[in-house]
This record gives sequence, C-alpha cells and structure tokens, in this order.
Amino acid sequence: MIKLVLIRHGESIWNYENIFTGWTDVDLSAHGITEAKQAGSILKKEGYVFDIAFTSVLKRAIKTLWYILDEMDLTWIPVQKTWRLNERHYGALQGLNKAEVAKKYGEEQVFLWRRSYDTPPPPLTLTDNRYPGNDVRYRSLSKEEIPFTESLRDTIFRFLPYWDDAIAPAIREKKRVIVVAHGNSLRALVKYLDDIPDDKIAELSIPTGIPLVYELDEGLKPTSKYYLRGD
Ligand SMILES: O=C(O)[C@@H](CO)OP(=O)(O)O
Repeated sequence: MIKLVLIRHGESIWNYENIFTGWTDVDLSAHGITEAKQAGSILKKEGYVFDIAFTSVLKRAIKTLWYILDEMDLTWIPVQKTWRLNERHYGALQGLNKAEVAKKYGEEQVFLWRRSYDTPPPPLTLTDNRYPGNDVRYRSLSKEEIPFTESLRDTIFRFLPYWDDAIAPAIREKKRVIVVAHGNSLRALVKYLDDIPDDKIAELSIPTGIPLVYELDEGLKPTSKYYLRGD
C-alpha cells in the first residue's frame, strides 16, 4: 500500500500574531518548533520512513521539515524545494492583521478571501516592496509566474504541474514521500486528491504541525486518509 504524508508547517510567528502571511518568509514560533518536533517523533514512533521530501522555499516549511527529519534521524534524505509549494500569495493583505481587516471589510469578504475557490485578495502593485519579483529566490520564474495575488484556483494551477512532474513520479518509483507545505498549498493538493467540488472547498482547513496520511491505490487515488495525532 502506498502512503503519502502531508504536513502543514508548525505555527509561525505571524500565525500566532494573526497576520496574513502568504509569501512573506516568516519564521516558526517557539510553539511551532515544538509542533514540528512532535510531528517527527510521532512519525518515528509509528514506524514511518521517508526516501524523499518536498517542501516550499519558505523557512517555516523548510525548518518544520528539518525538525521532523532530525527527530526521525533522516536528515540525510534528498529534499526538493520549490516555489510551487509556497503558501497562496495573499496580495495586498500580506502583513495586515486578520481581525483588523475583518473590521474594515467585514467577516464575509474576509472569509471569501481566505477560503473561497476563486476570490483573490486585492493585488500588490509592481512597485510594492512585497512584490516577489525582486526576491532573488524567484529569479528563475517568468514574469507571468510571479504573482501579485492568488486565489486558491491560481494556487492549484501553479502547484499541479509540480505534482505531475516531481511528486507523483517519485511515488510511482516507490519512494516514500513527505510533503511539508502550507495551509492553502495543501488545500490545493487535498482538493485535487479528494476531488472536492469548487463550492465545497471553503469548508476545508488544515491544522499546523499534524501529519496527514493518505493511503493511495496504484493509480494514486486515495483509499483512506487520517491525521496522526499521537494520542
Ligand atoms: O496567512 C496566511 O498565509 C494563511 C495561512 O496562515 O492564512 P489563512 O488561514 O487565511 O489561509
């Protein structure tokens, strides 16, 4: 049986402070580090081993993966980092407090920005210092690939080529895979794997630091899924 483990990074400093994050490269909070270590020790205790890991180019995911692999004595395995697993770009909301934005625009609008399929947050402008085009880590991206904002739909469209070209082939080669990513890049993957309709995806949220195990058939279709909470 094929098992695929997905995990959202541990709590970040901006998760803790309730600030829209997106592509901002915010570090883990102390609690997030604890969550990551706990995830690693649960995976180890349950007998999981990985041959390859995939993560984003954002440190909250990368460091979560480090702590997990360290707990599992697997720091030697190959790690592939890709912008395609980054959090959804939160546009002009990045850096703003979620409660304050809700006060200004209303809960309903903020819920649409946060959880709907195809309502992107307001975009950045080209001269905004939050625009990722000036960040060296994205220098290999074309202008069209660098987002000013993203809906979940946009996130799915930039992530799926990576699933098809890198993650799914690794699974087919019988490699045991862990993916450490973000709330919305994982919602994109879960929507795809579970074939969740566009109008149902708003109901799905993914918690920080808890391994989500997918059991897949040979065609990589899910047969079962569960969280490993260690209780
Ligand atoms: O701020 C963000 O980038 C994300 C994840 O923390 O927030 P949300 O819960 O609104 O998707």
